[in-house]
Amino acid sequence: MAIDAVIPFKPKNPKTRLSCVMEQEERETFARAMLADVIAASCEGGCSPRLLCTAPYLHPTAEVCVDADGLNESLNRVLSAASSPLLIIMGDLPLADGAAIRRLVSTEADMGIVPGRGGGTNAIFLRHPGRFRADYYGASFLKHMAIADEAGLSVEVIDSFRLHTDVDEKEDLVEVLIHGRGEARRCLQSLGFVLSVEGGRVGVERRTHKETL
Ligand SMILES: Nc1nc2c(ncn2[C@@H]2O[C@H](COP(=O)(O)OP(=O)(O)OP(=O)(O)O)[C@@H](O)[C@H]2O)c(=O)[nH]1
Ligand SMILES: C[C@H](OP(=O)(O)O)C(=O)O
Repeated sequence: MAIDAVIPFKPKNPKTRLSCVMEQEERETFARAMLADVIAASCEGGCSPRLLCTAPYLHPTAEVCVDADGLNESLNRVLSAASSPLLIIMGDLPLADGAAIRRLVSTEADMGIVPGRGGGTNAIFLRHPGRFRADYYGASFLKHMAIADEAGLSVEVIDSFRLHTDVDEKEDLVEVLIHGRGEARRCLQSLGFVLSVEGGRVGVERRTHKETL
């Protein structure tokens, strides 16, 4: 049976750390494009996507649950109610692919975890969701490792470039333009983002926008 992949998603005013290069409506479009890539990867990886949204959101195939509460509160409700293995995967991983997800959910450990850039947590696979609780924000990778340890769960830290790359800041857009293969990359291109090299460092610039980086 397919493993449920819970994907937290904030459709309204998301990705505020990209405000320096995108207006709110553009951030909403880009967040939806990244989500589409994560949903496609989850399906390819043999999982069944379930969106956990802060506001009503329509999707043609994925199941949608609306919970306006904070990320940890809503996820912890899902974890306590779950009776079978569960994947939590963030909606801002546009490089995710089926092979990486399959690798994560194939772990023999009680928990498989993929750290995010800068201390966060991008994906957690739990064989026994009721024994774990989520504590996102800040150095959540370290907090999640400590929670697993306290609960006596065996853990495998999965080394995956495609699942490790979350998109929070303008610099992260470089990775999407170089390595993206889906909606998020197309969305950035349609918004006018292109790679630029200045002083030997690769960045992005926006052809249709006043601000560049
Ligand atoms: N269900 C739910 N999802 C959330 C919430 N906050 C963020 N998310 C989602 O969780 C994932 C990771 O969140 P962040 O990287 O903090 O994204 P964000 O809040 O849109 O970005 P910033 O405004 O830049 O912090 C993304 O898929 C978000 O859409 C929340 O309160 N509830
Ligand atoms: C939700 C948060 O995301 P970040 O802000 O680190 O991308 C985390 O992974 O704890």
